[in-house]
Amino acid sequence: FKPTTFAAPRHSRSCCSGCPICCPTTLAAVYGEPRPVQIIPSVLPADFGKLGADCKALEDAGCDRIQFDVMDGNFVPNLTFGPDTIRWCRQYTTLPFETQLMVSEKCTDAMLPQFTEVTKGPNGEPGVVIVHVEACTHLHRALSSIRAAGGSPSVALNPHTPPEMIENVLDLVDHVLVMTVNPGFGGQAYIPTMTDKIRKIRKWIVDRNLDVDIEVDGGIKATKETIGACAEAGANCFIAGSGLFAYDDMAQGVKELTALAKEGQGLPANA
Ligand SMILES: O=C(CO)[C@@H](O)[C@H](O)COP(=O)(O)O
Repeated sequence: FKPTTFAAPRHSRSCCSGCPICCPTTLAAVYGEPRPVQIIPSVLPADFGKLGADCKALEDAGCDRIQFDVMDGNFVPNLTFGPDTIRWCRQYTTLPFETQLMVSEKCTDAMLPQFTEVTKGPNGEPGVVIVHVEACTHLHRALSSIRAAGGSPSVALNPHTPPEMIENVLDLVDHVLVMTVNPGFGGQAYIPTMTDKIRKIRKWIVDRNLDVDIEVDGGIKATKETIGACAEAGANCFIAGSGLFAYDDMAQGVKELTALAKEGQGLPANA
């Protein structure tokens, strides 16, 4: 008896064999229904001499939230700003804020309350505060303290960090940020191997019926290969710095990024 060899199922959207990798209906069963697309610009490429005005321009362009990249020249080679800069920007926009703490453990431990406070909304609504798993020996305690201080806790992973490092704190966070570049600078190239990490985290979230968004940050442009691939893998929050500031009309940039993200989710652009 000579066993017949079978071709591996075609892992493409058009596959209709119900294989658990790519069949649209099976995908939804495995990775859940798509979550709302959110376009979240990083202020890293902004003009720091008029950061408040640039925040207002991002609100006018239709962005969902604004990310402040806090860097201390220790956890990452670059150096940006502290909590007071974020506090001053609050008077220029009512958009929700998000603070990514790319800082040492000493800075995280010492300044988490201040960053949580200045990231809040205009009426004290919880702001998203992102700590890096690599900078938190006591990550469970750090995330719990953000929630206790009235913030929305989120955890970030650098490209080399396995997703298992955050598997046991998924119940504490509202977002997981998968870095798709090595943190520190804008304008870098997207790292495509991160989509498997996104997919793995998304399946945990769905299997445990958790209300958690997946964010991606770094090299995100209005292309199928970046925002489209991340959306298809299960991300729904997209941090775009140079990819959005490159547009003369940033409202057009938000539209194009959103359309490609929805296409990646298998939805029509106007859904
Ligand atoms: O956070 C970082 C680097 O630490 C950057 O990823 C910016 O947040 C976005 O930069 P672009 O890659 O979108 O220009």
